[in-house]
Amino acid sequence: MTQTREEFEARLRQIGAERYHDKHPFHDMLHGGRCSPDQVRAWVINRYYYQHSIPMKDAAFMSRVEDPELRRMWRSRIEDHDGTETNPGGIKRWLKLAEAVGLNPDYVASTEGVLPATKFAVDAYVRFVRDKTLLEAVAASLTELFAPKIHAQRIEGLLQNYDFADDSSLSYFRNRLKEAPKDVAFGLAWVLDHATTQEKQDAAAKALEFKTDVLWAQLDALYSAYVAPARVPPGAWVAGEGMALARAS
Ligand SMILES: O=C(O)c1cc(C(=O)O)c2c(n1)C(=O)C(=O)c1cc(C(=O)O)[nH]c1-2
Repeated sequence: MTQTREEFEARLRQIGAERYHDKHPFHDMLHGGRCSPDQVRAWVINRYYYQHSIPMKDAAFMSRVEDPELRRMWRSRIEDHDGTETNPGGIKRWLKLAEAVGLNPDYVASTEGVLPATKFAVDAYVRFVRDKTLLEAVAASLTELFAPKIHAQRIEGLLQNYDFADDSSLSYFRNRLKEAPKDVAFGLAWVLDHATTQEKQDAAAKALEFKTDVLWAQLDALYSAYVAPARVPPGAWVAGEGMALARAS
């Protein structure tokens, strides 16, 4: 049966409550100050691959949208990450974090050393958005409903527990707290407006579940490679590689 708007929204929120990556043990370690400097670096390197793919995902989405109004609402997502004349953008802010943890930002931006499973998960998200219906693509972005909470926890946890954390190195997360709410309010309303049958609601809910898998799989990859018993796959970053020259210690 088709759910009412309220029931369907509650179903989407329940997916986050059960499956969002705030529940992954790697995040407990990271936010609780139990990651070593190299484990933080591994997270920064791998998560960069997600950051660098998000604008490509959004461009793939926009290339399929025929409605100028929807494209107009969506395009600020690309600017938020790639920047404008007045805003350095999320990718540059992420590279500031990379520098703050002692990495060479050029190394991080090269995406060398990214774990294979991170690439598989993130590339699958870009392909999903390129190939599935617009409804599924927008629904997949709705994990951002749950992101402000984890960003706030992260800012607090990192500031408390790590010397590298300050306003400059964490500016990525502070900015997302400002940017994400407008995107997600629009995306949620769009999904609720367009998921008008049971079939469409089921497809949108599945898309959101898929996206929680994309996020979870990235942390599983990190945990398996860099948390005991560490098992770094061939070709992925090993401690000591890609460090900024001045701070290689
Ligand atoms: O730190 C996080 O846990 C987290 C999660 C997510 C998410 O839920 O997909 C995003 C972000 N951060 C983020 O910073 C971001 O720009 C972003 C864009 C998107 C998207 O799907 O379009 N998700 C996320």
